[in-house]
Amino acid sequence: MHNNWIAGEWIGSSNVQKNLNPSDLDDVVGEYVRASQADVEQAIGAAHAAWPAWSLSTPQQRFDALDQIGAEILARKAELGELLAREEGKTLPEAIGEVARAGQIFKFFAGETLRMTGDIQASVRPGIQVEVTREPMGVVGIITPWNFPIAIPAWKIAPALAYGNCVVFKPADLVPGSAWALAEIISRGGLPPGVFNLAMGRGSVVGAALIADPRVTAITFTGSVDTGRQILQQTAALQKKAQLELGGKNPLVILNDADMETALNCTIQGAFYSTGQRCTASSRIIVERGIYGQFTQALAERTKALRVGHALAAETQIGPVSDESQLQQNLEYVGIGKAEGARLLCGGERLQHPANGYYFSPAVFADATNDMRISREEIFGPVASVIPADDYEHAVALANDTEFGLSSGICTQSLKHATHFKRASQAGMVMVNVATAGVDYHVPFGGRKGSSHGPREQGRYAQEFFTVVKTAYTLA
Ligand SMILES: NC(=O)C1=CN([C@@H]2O[C@H](COP(=O)(O)OP(=O)(O)OC[C@H]3O[C@@H](n4cnc5c(N)ncnc54)[C@H](OP(=O)(O)O)[C@@H]3O)[C@@H](O)[C@H]2O)C=CC1
Ligand SMILES: O=C(O)CCC(=O)C(=O)O
Repeated sequence: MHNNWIAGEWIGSSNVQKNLNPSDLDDVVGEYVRASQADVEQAIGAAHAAWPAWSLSTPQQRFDALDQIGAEILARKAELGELLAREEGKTLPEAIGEVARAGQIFKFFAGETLRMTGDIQASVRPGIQVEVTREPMGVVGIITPWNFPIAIPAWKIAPALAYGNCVVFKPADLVPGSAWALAEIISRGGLPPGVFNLAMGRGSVVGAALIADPRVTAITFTGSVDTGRQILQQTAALQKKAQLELGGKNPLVILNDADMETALNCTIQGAFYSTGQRCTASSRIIVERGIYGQFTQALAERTKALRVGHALAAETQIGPVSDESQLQQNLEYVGIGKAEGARLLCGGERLQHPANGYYFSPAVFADATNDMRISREEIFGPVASVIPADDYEHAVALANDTEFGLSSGICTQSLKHATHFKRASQAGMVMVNVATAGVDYHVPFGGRKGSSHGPREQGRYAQEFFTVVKTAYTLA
């Protein structure tokens, strides 16, 4: 049994869920408790009580804890990667890569504890000195999704602790295994009791309690647009700081002069790897007409050749879908795309497999238009719409014509167009001849328009959310 970590102790519950492997539903990854309302209140109380002392901890104390946590994650990346692949369904190399990223994130934010700076400015009044510094905020509620079960928790927990906050962490109910393993490592990191708490359980119970409790100063959330918007309304009413990372409908523009191999690799990698279950996935492939026929044919051939299978099998390139509801969502959108008149070139079907899992063949829709639902709504699966564009200007207009703005990409050999696109794209992250998904861990992550709310995550820009600014005046 895997319990919650609250106030420096492992706390059990009779409410237990079985964590199932989406590659093979007969494989039970483990049993994990679900926190009650009272458990969450205890976790928040412990974090609130621990904060005054923790907010005054030295950078060295925080460095040592985060560095040790990062080192252990990195040392155990193969074992933790296997656990992640079993519970979430991404392939083993992808899962090990995600675990390594989590370890590197803890190491990065260990370093950030030593790099905190402030400003000293002259006052406009004589004899006064002005200092501008950053301070921790208090108790941070962290609510995470299922698609990156260790990296997303890492990039929220590590900066929260690095900048002197206390944490109550609520992972996605679908994937508690990696979250529990991370919490177990953190529990041995030398943090005082209450500084870090794990409250596994349902969003409707644990998430809702974190949002409502006045002792929680800030909420950082990654997940669906609907839940995110609901959280934004609730936190706004309570004047809580909120950071939201939501959906994407990310465009990849392919111009006539693109290197075909690069364009195909970026498309396959961005649209289908990690089973398309990434908010940065390329779901709109906008192709200039001069190469449209050649590109779509080659894309269909490459897509059909992708090996869909058990996440732990060495030959697998595309793992299963995360659960039944996500699989049904993918199938529903395939039906919508067909009904809207897009041409299904391949895939889009539930696959039979010797293991009892959620297997789905990656789908390519050609001749899609940008106003179809399959081109406007986040499907969150391996389904790509290919949309023809008349020229570069038309492609940019299509790319920006979306309610989202997380990542975008262009494949071209033209420096002029690449340079223009980097400026013209209304997205938080822009890629040139690089897939829209799969980002570095030490630079800002986040989007524009409906994709994000609040300051950026990751890199040193993370301090904007996890700290509060103080201005002090001293008469010299
Ligand atoms: N942008 C992204 O990275 C992601 C986007 N999605 C999108 O969302 C769709 C649905 O996925 P789903 O997992 O249901 O996403 P949700 O937004 O429902 O879940 C994300 C997290 O929020 C929690 N949560 C749910 N409801 C509340 C609430 N009322 N208050 C506080 N916390 C809450 C969830 O808990 P619980 O686990 O108990 O539901 C989970 O931890 C996907 O198909 C995809 O389109 C999903 C994952 C990531
Ligand atoms: O593409 C990536 O590296 C990150 C994607 C991500 O954060 C997400 O899908 O939630």
